[in-house]
Amino acid sequence: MVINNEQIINLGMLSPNRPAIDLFNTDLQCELMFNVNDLNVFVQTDEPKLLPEQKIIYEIILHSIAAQQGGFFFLDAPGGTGKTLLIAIILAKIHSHVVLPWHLLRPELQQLYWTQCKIIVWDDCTMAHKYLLEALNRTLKNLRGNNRFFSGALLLSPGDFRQTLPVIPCSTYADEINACLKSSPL
Ligand SMILES: Nc1ncnc2c1ncn2[C@@H]1O[C@H](COP(=O)(O)OP(=O)(O)OP(=O)(O)O)[C@@H](O)[C@H]1O
Repeated sequence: MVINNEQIINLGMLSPNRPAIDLFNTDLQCELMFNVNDLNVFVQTDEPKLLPEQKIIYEIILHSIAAQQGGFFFLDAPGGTGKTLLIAIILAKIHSHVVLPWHLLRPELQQLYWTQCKIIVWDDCTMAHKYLLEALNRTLKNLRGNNRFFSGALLLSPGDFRQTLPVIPCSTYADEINACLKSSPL
């Protein structure tokens, strides 16, 4: 039995004795239930719309994914310049070609999802506290048992430092800048 995709036994409550194989992470399930035909149509319709600068980034990122190079791509551009659209086309292109095996949905194997994922998109990472990205970097290294940057996964982060920075209640401007990704060793 789960609450908010967490087994209730992990929340300190009694749980019926059922095999964990019955448990599904519904968030993860929703993420993976995409229609490959729809995605193909989306790519065919919107890929030709990409402007030259978008196209260059698109090609570089797809090439890096195909080559399994990993790395950290940060798309810094003002609001409304097409970052979200570009990411949507990249994700549609990847998902329309790579169908994740369903056994990865089994809870006891979800760690595999993190150990095998090739690309992580963190939208508007400029609003996130730098510790979140640093924690992701450390967690991936621990899970995958290697010391590469984000453990070899490709991190794609669109963002705009001209927009809202991390919100810290009762803080000063200096606190916000200190929490910002620009102050991180990453
Ligand atoms: N090459 C393009 N051709 C046609 N429309 C585009 C193109 N690039 C972006 N757009 C459109 O411009 C609008 C703004 O784009 P988008 O939301 O991707 O910007 P953004 O950089 O992510 O903005 P924000 O930083 O505010 O999230 C959207 O309606 C999107 O469909």
